[in-house]
Amino acid sequence: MSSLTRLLQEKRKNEPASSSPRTSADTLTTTLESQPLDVQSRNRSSSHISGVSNGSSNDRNRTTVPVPGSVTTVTQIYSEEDSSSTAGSSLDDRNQFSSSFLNSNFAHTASFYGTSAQSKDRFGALINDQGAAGLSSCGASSLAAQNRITSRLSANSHTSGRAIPSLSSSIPYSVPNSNKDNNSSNSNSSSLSSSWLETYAGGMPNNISAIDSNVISSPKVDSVEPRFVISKQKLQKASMDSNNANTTQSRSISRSGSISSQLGNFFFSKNSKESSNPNSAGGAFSVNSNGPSPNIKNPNVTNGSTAIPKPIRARQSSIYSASRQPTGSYTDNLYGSPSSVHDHLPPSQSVPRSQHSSIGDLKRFFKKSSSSNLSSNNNNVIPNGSPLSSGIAVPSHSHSSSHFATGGNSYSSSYNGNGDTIYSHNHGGSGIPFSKRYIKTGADLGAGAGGSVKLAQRIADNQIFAVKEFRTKFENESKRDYVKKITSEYCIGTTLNHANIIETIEIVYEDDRILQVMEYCEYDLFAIVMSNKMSYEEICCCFKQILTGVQYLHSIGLAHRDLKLDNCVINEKGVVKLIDFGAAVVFSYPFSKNLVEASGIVGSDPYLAPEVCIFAKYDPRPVDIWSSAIIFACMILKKFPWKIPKLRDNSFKLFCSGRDCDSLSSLVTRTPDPPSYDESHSTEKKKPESSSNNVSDPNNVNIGPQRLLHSLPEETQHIIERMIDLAPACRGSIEEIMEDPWIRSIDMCHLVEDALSFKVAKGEDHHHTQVDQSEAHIAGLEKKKKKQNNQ
Ligand SMILES: Nc1ncnc2c1ncn2[C@@H]1O[C@H](COP(=O)(O)OP(=O)(O)OP(=O)(O)O)[C@@H](O)[C@H]1O
Repeated sequence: MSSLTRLLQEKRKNEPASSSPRTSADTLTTTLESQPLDVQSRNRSSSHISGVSNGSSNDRNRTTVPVPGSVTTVTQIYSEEDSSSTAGSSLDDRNQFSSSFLNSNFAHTASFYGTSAQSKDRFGALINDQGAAGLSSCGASSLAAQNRITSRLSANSHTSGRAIPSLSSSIPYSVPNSNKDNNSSNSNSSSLSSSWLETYAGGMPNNISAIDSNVISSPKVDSVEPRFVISKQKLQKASMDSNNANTTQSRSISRSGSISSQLGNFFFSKNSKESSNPNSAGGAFSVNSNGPSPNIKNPNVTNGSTAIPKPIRARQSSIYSASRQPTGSYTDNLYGSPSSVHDHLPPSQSVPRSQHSSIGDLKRFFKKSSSSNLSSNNNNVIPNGSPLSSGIAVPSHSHSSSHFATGGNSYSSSYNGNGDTIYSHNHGGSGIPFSKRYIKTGADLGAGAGGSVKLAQRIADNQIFAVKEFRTKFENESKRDYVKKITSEYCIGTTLNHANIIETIEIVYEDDRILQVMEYCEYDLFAIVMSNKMSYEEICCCFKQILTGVQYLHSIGLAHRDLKLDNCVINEKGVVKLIDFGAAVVFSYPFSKNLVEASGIVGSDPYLAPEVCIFAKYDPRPVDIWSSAIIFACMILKKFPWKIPKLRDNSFKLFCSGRDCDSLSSLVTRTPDPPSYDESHSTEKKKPESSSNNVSDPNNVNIGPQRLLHSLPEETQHIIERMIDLAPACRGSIEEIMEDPWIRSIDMCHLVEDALSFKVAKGEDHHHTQVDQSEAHIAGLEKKKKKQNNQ
């Protein structure tokens, strides 16, 4: 995909300077780029930074960053591979550093699918590898005193006009455990860095690196039994039938609670008897007794109830690990019905959990949700604004969708994100094959670790949809793990109901293919950003929409974990939607105040929060917050601030430097300071007075948080700083962020109810950039490039 990178670079070069109006973002980018790269000072600082001790084996893994003057030393424990990478990134040798810097840029969403060998890069973006010298004050600590843990109701007037109660807001951010296992994690991560950049980096300027994602063409499915065509409507009908059979039991009338289990039943033919039993919802999934986890540190989280046991190791519990386990590593005799165990336990009681925590989490999450739904929902129609979990009402007018079934067919009404309400007759439940209901139109939209996405038109009403064809199972991946990945993505996709989240219409298994039908958005946000035509106000609108989507997710106890530009699409009305829930996790269950920590290095390198690379378990909410801030920085700068949040990355190392702590571990495990009586004074930070490149100059903006912040518009710096606090426990929560005066002031495009439908109320201070459809999606850009090469 380096070809795409080059394409974008060439495109930029060829663009006349006057071709696009200079926006605020342009100005900022230029400001950053036009700063002279002071090679001398870089080399000078390199001699300070390269203090890597290669003596004893203990020392070898410990990198010290001595900086003169008041700049503090930052250390990080490295794995063997990190150690060598760090040595390679020494600024003693500028060329060596550059090469290492470039080589380690890889966005490895796919890492949790174990596909590095097949991975290809995605398109290019730029990394600011400016040399740094000097220092700045440790800005985050003074803000840490703010107590953002307080429970709040969000009142997003743009989206809903009504408060979205936050289930999760009562759970404070956790302080990650110290990383006992980080060596293996890091090693594993590093081992996945076999990157196309190694091949192509030589052709790129030193200060440029590319976003390296993974594209996998979907091979033929040959190992999943072709037993069904699944649609939401069909599943819902099954749920309703089940409900009618026994109205006294709270079972799956909602599409959420039943979907996971029924999909499991569809997939696991072995278990057909069991799964046909309506009481064995979710019979396909296993429970392992791992014992309770000792790892929840926060007393507020564990107080009053037994903690839910956590997966043993990061890589054994996440979707990431699922695909990396050798076939058969999870025993097939676990096809029991864990939900039947959960059914009889009070929410606070300890429940042995499977190593496959993700799907287990999801099942419990959805099951509880469905029970909630059922109580208020006996007419077989899921009302708008139905409670999804714990009495939380999904804002009915933020994303309306209702489904009901009659006879063999099902119907749905939904808004399509374009401001129109769609009343459609869905044929999914009637058994008509997918290929008879949809036709492929136009080009492919894109591909990633999870599969490829194509455009399709529904024959019945000519509506256009995006259809994701899931990748096939890897050889070393068990069927169960493979199905888990798909069901979790589907369960989440079909449950979420918000204007800024992509809507999943149905999932189909046909001709050995698994297809997810989604609403279609005309543009990739990445393509829009790379067009370099976005105004500052437009960027702010997109940012706030992303945050609004995250706020919704967090309010219902879910975290995305793979937020990045690539996973944001935008329709022609300017509505941004989050896609790709393949890495999403439940962090909170209805009626529970326990935090369920996430595990595994999941996400894409430049967007990864540092704790993900350090700790075996972490709170996934601040991870989303961090990634959202990186997205904002990328939109403004058209660059990544760093390629990976590890100290072997010089840009990140400089960002971590100049603070009041002596190691990255200390920085990341910091807890919020108690509120001070003169908090208002303590939050006022001294701004750097100059932009000196002198390494010992305390006003140097190239060290510490200012390294990134000074490139961003001033009014954004305060909240972005809160979002990129190295310590997740000190990072701003989504509720705090949404309350920020700057965020509140953003004139965001949003949906408003208009009689029976929805329309987009556009922000008045901007319009949304549109690009030619040939360049709107990654696949189109690739195709264009190939064509140009062939000419
Ligand atoms: N609903 C949609 N509308 C328009 N384009 C879409 C839609 N869904 C996906 N795409 C395009 O397809 C690409 C791949 O989609 P997606 O991220 O879901 O796949 P993936 O295999 O899970 O990717 P990843 O490697 O990030 O895990 C996206 O980057 C986007 O370009």
